[in-house]
Amino acid sequence: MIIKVCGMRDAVNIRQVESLGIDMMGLIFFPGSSRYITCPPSYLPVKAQRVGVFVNEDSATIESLARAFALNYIQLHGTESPEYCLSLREKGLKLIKAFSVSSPADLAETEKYEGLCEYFIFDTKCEGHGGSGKQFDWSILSHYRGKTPFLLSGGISPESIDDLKNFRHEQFAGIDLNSRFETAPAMKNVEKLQRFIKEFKK
Ligand SMILES: O=C(O)c1ccccc1N[C@@H]1O[C@H](COP(=O)(O)O)[C@@H](O)[C@H]1O
Repeated sequence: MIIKVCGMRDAVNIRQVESLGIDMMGLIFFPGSSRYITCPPSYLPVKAQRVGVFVNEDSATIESLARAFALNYIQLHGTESPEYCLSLREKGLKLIKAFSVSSPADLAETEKYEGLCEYFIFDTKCEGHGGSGKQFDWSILSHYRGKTPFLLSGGISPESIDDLKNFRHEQFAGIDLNSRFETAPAMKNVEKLQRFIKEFKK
């Protein structure tokens, strides 16, 4: 199972969290986020894959930041169209497309993105674009019949362990952890993450 920790910014915290053996680390390039990162910290992950999170950003900015931060994946967390995804893919970028979920109808949207993304992320529908800290009803995902593997996201916390252990889906590829492990925006509680990851991997 893939473990992604998102919304990192501080070099020391990045190094500590990476040492927990996670697979992906997210950096948020959305100015509206309290986790917004503007310049490269003195340490960036080398073992965990670097994921840049963007919300309805233009392609020149995405390309430029992908180069500057040596990003492995581009996470699109807005209303980016399949055509836009294709254009980024044709530039050699690997994509993760996020979808806000509150009902089975939201999953129908994913069909247009099949074959364009390495992964989907299913997140809680909220006022903003992400980082709500709220879990959605994962049973809705039984309506997802696509072939693209997905990461489960939205308010995952230590209290989610039992739900995670009971969650089954053929395309379930991993989890995305963010605000419920923070001591302050973009600062993760390393001990809390460590305990959770140990329990999750059991
Ligand atoms: O975290 C943010 O500030 C954020 C802002 C804009 C788009 C995405 C954002 N984060 C993503 O939100 C989900 C869920 O986070 P949470 O666990 O509910 O806090 C996660 O995929 C982040 O990548």
